[in-house]
Amino acid sequence: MSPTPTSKEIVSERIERLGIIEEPGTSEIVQTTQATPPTATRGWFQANTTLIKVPSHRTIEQLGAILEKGSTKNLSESLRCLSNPYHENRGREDIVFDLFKLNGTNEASIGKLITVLKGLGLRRDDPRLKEMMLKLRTFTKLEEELNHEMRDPNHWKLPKDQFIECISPSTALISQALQNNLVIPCWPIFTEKIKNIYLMCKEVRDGQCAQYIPQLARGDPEKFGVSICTVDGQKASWGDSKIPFCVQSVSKAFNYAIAASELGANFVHDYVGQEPSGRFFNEICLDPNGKPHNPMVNSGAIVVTSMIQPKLDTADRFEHVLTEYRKIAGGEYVGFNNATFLSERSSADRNHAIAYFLKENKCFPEGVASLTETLDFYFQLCSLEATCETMSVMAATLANGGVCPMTGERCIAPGACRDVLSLMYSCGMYDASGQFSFSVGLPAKSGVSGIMIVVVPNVMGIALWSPPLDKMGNSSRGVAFSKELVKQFNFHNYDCLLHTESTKFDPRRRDTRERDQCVPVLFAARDGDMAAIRRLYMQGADLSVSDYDQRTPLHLAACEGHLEMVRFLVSIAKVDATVKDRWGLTATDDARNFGQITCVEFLEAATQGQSISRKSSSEDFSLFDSFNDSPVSDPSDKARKSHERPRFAIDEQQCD
Ligand SMILES: NC(=O)CC[C@H](N)C(=O)O
Repeated sequence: MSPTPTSKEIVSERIERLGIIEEPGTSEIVQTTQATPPTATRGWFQANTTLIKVPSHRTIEQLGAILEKGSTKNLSESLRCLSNPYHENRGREDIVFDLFKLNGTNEASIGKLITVLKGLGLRRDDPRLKEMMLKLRTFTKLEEELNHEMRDPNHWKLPKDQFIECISPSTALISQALQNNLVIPCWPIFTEKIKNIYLMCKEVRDGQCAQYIPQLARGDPEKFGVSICTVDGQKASWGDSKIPFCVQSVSKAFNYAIAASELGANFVHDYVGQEPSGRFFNEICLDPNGKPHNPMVNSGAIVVTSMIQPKLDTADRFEHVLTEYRKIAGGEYVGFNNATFLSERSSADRNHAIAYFLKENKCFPEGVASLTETLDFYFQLCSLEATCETMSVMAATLANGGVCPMTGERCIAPGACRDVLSLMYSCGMYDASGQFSFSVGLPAKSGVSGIMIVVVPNVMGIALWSPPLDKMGNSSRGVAFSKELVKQFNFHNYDCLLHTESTKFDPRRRDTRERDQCVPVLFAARDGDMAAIRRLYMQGADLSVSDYDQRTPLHLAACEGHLEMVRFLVSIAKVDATVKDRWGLTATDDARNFGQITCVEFLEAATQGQSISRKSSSEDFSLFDSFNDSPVSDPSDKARKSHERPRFAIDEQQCD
């Protein structure tokens, strides 16, 4: 067994490793060329109410390439300012204008801005960019009449005042996108992988179109469309993503969400269970309590449908649900296929039998008079028409906790959203639900038209449409796509386990994880908890992070007088001792203000330009070694040893 590495070896390994930093937003590791560990130049800044990450080197390179900006230095500075605007009286609009400014002019290329946004997944028809596009059209129309070349977006350039007027309604989104701070930062890499999965699954030939509804029996088995929409509104599509189809049983999920939002889940579940049925979706059966097993099978869905706005007449009930669907879809196409409605209604003996069985067992709420009306309403909702583009936004609204990512509108109540995802997870794929949740591990809902939606909570919604169904009534290509998706990406519900050996690609933005590390680092520094700070350091945590007041671990350790911690942060973790908080104070200022003399002396020495070179870091190694021996004496240690924390009092000199 190899001997336990000495602290010197650990640190040297750590320092060597520090030469390798994980580029946030990609799973690729980028070897830096720095001889010494990265300094604390990529701190955290607070803008508005969220911590915004300073763009990674990868982002700057990507954006620099798109912008054809030679020097990425000022690009980096511009992007950093974007996360901390109004710093030098330059608003975000000014910074964006500078990023796209045409050299030697007072104009900027808004065409290039649109191109960059598209490369990050934000389309021109994004409702959040609508005002910008309308203003742009106004401005360019004038130009267009002058010369036809203005038809090409890449020629769309505007003077500063018009550029700023154009982008100001969407500056927050543009700023977030340019900082690569959307939920899937490396959009091109991610969508390339999705396209390859699409092409792979297009070759799947299993299954047959549904035969019991004549209109569906005529479906084209070759059709296959895929659309994705993230919770930040990033969108991409492949194949037959714009061809309309009937939503069929996918409507069960949204009808339940609407009913539970309007009536409360408790009321709904007084009449419908929450258990998988283990039967085919249109079996005539009830659970042991005499209720339909769940809202995702026909019996449960017919009862749920009967609960939606029962006091309205049929036209207004339909209109109400259509409006709700269109809200959830962020304005994407939702129509109605009358031919399918008539075709289904004329071949619905099984559903009529289910309805009479439900009535016989008193499964409907009070006041449900007409079974015909109820069934017609159910068939109408099954015959609502949509495309993959539509369904991906509806699925993304579920992924986003009930708020539509394209409009920011709250469409489904939070509790109802949680409940519908739970039921999709356990019952959404009919009698294949257990196998699907085992192998894919994501909430999903299928329909006999070949539509299937898959929800990756807090990340995205996916719509898959291909008419051939497997023997469980689910789209064969849709199921194959879902299995391959979670084979490549760590989206499975339990891929998030700590200490997993998964080597899957994680396309998500990193900041939540780094932000989670920020808090323990700050508390460890404040408490002088050397064991914790060492552990975090060896786990790769960035000890130069700062909170929303730009307070760093060094500030906190200096205030508390934890000399050992201060020395570790400066000498080993190489944090920048000159970083100022929002009030312009450095750690040295804090130590002085709180009378931590030993810390003042050390920090003055450290920040008087005494370079902490690698040679002296061997002294640091000894310093680090000393961390393992008796720690350097630290006045606050006495207080800590006596289990009494050193009190903070500006008016009381605590340090002798
Ligand atoms: N699984 C499905 O999509 C079934 C829906 C269809 N309208 C029916 O009631 O049978």
